[in-house]
Amino acid sequence: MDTATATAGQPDPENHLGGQASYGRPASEGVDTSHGVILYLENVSVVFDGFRAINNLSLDIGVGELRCIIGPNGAGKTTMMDVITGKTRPTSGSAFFGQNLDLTKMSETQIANAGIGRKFQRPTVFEEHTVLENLELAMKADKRVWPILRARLNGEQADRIAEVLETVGLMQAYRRPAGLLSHGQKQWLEIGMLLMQEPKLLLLDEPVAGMTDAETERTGELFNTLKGKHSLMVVEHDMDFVAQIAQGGKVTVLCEGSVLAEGTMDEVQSDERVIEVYLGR
Ligand SMILES: Nc1ncnc2c1ncn2[C@@H]1O[C@H](COP(=O)(O)OP(=O)(O)OP(=O)(O)O)[C@@H](O)[C@H]1O
Repeated sequence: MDTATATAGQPDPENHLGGQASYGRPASEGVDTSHGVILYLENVSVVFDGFRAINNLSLDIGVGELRCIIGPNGAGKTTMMDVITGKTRPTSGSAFFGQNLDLTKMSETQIANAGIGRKFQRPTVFEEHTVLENLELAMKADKRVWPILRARLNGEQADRIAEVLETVGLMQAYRRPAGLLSHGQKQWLEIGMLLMQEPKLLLLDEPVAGMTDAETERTGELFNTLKGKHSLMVVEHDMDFVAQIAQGGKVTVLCEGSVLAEGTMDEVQSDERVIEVYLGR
């Protein structure tokens, strides 16, 4: 596909986005991962009206790691992601992106621009736009520049879109309106939209909920190709899927706002406390 010719003859977006980095993302302070760690949560607590949704939670994620987070309903998984993305401020404790970026002092926009992308459970693609247009929109994160959406993509941007289409398996569907995609394809498109922002850390909340078995397996393959290039935190209740993507990596079990157990899938699955509170007998 030639995305450059698809929108040729229009003004160059780079001329309209003065001071912005490639793909329309504002330049941000770089994250220092020289210690091999992309995320540090240390003794984080979140208290809502006296209720401890997160209770002294400490967790590190390595650069390029795929970390699965499991745990019963109400364990604090969503609240933890809210802390990481700046939606909720911790009552106490620290949250750092790399060595240097204090997430508790950054706005949600600053955090997104620094390289943390979040995928909520339900797909939120622009249904009336094609797959290609959705990726273009994602590239231009600053919504004020949407009027120049039709602007000609430069070669690098067109290549990036093609690469993302290939990665998420939607190359054949690039002209299709997103509203006509299957549920799984919409989820992959939204992951593709996040990838356009070149996130360093991706937070994915129950990504395979509602997918068919085939879509779930394909999503697992996708995540296995993303790890290494990106760091991923995946919250999921589907244990077969967790086993597919965790492989020998770490799985963290949250319960009542704290880490109950951490280890390989085999280790946590045979942990009596995890069986008791989550997996069942
Ligand atoms: N804004 C809020 N005010 C009060 N309590 C809240 C708030 N947000 C979350 N909680 C409570 O904090 C606890 C943790 O909720 P959270 O949504 O983080 O859990 P979860 O592990 O994501 O659960 P699930 O697997 O069901 O999505 C729950 O008991 C929830 O009711």
